Amino acid sequence: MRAGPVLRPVQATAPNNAMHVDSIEITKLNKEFHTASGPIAALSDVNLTIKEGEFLCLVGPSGCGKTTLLRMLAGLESQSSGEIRCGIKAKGKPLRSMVFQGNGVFPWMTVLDNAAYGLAVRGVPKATRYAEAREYLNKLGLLAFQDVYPRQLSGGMLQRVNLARAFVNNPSILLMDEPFGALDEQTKILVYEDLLKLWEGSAKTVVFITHNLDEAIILGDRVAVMGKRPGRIKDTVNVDLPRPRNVLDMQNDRDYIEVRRRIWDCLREEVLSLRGDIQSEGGTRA
Ligand SMILES: Nc1ncnc2c1ncn2[C@@H]1O[C@H](COP(=O)(O)OP(=O)(O)OP(=O)(O)O)[C@@H](O)[C@H]1O
Repeated sequence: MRAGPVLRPVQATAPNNAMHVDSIEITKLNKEFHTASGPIAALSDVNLTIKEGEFLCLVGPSGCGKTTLLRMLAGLESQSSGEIRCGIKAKGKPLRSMVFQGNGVFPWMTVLDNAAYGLAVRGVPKATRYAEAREYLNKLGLLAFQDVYPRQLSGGMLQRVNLARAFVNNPSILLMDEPFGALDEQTKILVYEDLLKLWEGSAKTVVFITHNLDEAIILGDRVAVMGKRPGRIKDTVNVDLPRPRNVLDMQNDRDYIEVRRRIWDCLREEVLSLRGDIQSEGGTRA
């Protein structure tokens, strides 16, 4: 039997005298998918606390369950067992928003309507939602494109529209699944700067999936490394590099190089082990 609501507010699960926590607490979380060819264990005994306002990056080998975990945080997937408790308050705004990989904008809407979409869904009057959307489009250098349709924009601009939409909606928690995976290296640097500019001082909690270690260190306060499937949190590494961050300069910093080495040491074993599994499965089949 599957457990009930996935992301429960702390008040709903804790007794009245329990200490309030401004965090997301994931405890003994397991997820098994039931498929026609049998059960697939996606996550096993995941334990992690994410502090309010923290920018947490999640890395791990392919198929280890990163997206599954994020979807559970978003309330899009239920757990098989274990618990996710959320003490972060929505304070009159949406609790969480999810930003997916690639181009998530609606092609039939202008840039302005895409940016204002979350507010439109929440019934915010047109004048107000347009004013708020324009403020973020301006911050992201997109105001001149407000009446343009997505097909006229580059990949980097589309991701900036995605960022505008996420921040205009103003959730307490932002869940991002490899949003910049398809961008070229030069565009990524600019989009990292845009995201950091919007996030710093916003007090939003961010959980950000990436395969790119540099991206994780440039953006994150902490990097959680997952083990191969069934995924678990193998280790977390603090990124104690000062903010605001200079995306290019920080990569020459000795601390940056040390953090990168620590994350890679942790991840390398998992990637090698996964490669061994795939090779032996191929050998079995052959
Ligand atoms: N709806 C589903 N039904 C069955 N199996 C699923 C489902 N969703 C995910 N899986 C399986 O669960 C495992 C974890 O998948 P998930 O997409 O969460 O991994 P991931 O770490 O995000 O992968 P990647 O890094 O390649 O994007 C995989 O083996 C995947 O095939």
